[in-house]
Amino acid sequence: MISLTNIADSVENRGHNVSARLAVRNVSKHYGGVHALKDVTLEVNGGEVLGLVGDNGAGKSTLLKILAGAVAPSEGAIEVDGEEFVFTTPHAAKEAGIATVYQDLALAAQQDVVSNFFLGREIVSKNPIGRLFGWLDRKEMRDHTIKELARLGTRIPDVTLATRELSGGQRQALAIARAAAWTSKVLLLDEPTSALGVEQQAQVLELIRRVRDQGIAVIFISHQMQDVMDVCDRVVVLRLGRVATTLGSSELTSENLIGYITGAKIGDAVAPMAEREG
Ligand SMILES: Nc1ncnc2c1ncn2[C@@H]1O[C@H](COP(=O)(O)OP(=O)(O)OP(=O)(O)O)[C@@H](O)[C@H]1O
Repeated sequence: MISLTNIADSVENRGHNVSARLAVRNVSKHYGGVHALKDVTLEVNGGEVLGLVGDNGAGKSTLLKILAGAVAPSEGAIEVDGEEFVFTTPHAAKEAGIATVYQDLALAAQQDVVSNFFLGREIVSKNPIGRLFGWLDRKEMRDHTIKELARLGTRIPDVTLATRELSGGQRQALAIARAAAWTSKVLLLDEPTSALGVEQQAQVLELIRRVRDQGIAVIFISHQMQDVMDVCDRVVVLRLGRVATTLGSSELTSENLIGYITGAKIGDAVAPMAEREG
């Protein structure tokens, strides 16, 4: 008979954190002779912001694309709530509960906030004639958008504005709130605070904390070290495609971050290109 203790032991022996919302297991990616990622393993829990940092070319975007289903790994797998996946399409990643906000935000500039919030998920009118003609239930969509944006504390004054009329920070906030509204599991954010003013940066960081506090696992890719220190609970540093270290909240200093990003802390500050190839 298998007891609960045996099960707990076997889980512990595998070295896996059973509560991880998202786990990356031994993922590698080769582009010809270039090793963009080498045996990357990491985990992020629900209700946690995990920073992903690294120098240019460290492999951050490649990992993001693998998690988002845009690129297939050469080796390894992804787990969401303990279920193993190898995504071959963005649709498959979304179905598994992983939402991604890329730097371009994917908002329709001419359409208003409500239409963008519901892009691809529009609510059709319940009235039989409206349903026949495929009319949208604009009122329900508007009410829902206002409610969701307010719940996340998003400062968008008027949901009838076209998104081209919003500030950069408001557009970023809309894209994050939209992604968070349609997932309860994992949110991937690619440089969400770059190119924003100081106040807008602070508002976007606050929004990320609120999304985290809903229990969503957030991965935050950034080159902005202050933002990383402000919002992340833990940080994984990638260097030359490998995990150089994972820093806990008490270790999040700019000296540590820069030391691991440049390699100074691990004694390979001048890493030869040959290490990346072959
Ligand atoms: N489609 C591709 N074909 C060939 N090599 C690629 C491809 N995509 C990425 N690479 C290589 O993989 C490595 C990792 O690139 P990646 O874009 O993931 O890094 P990054 O950490 O996101 O960098 P940055 O901060 O500059 O965006 C680099 O050496 C890059 O040149």
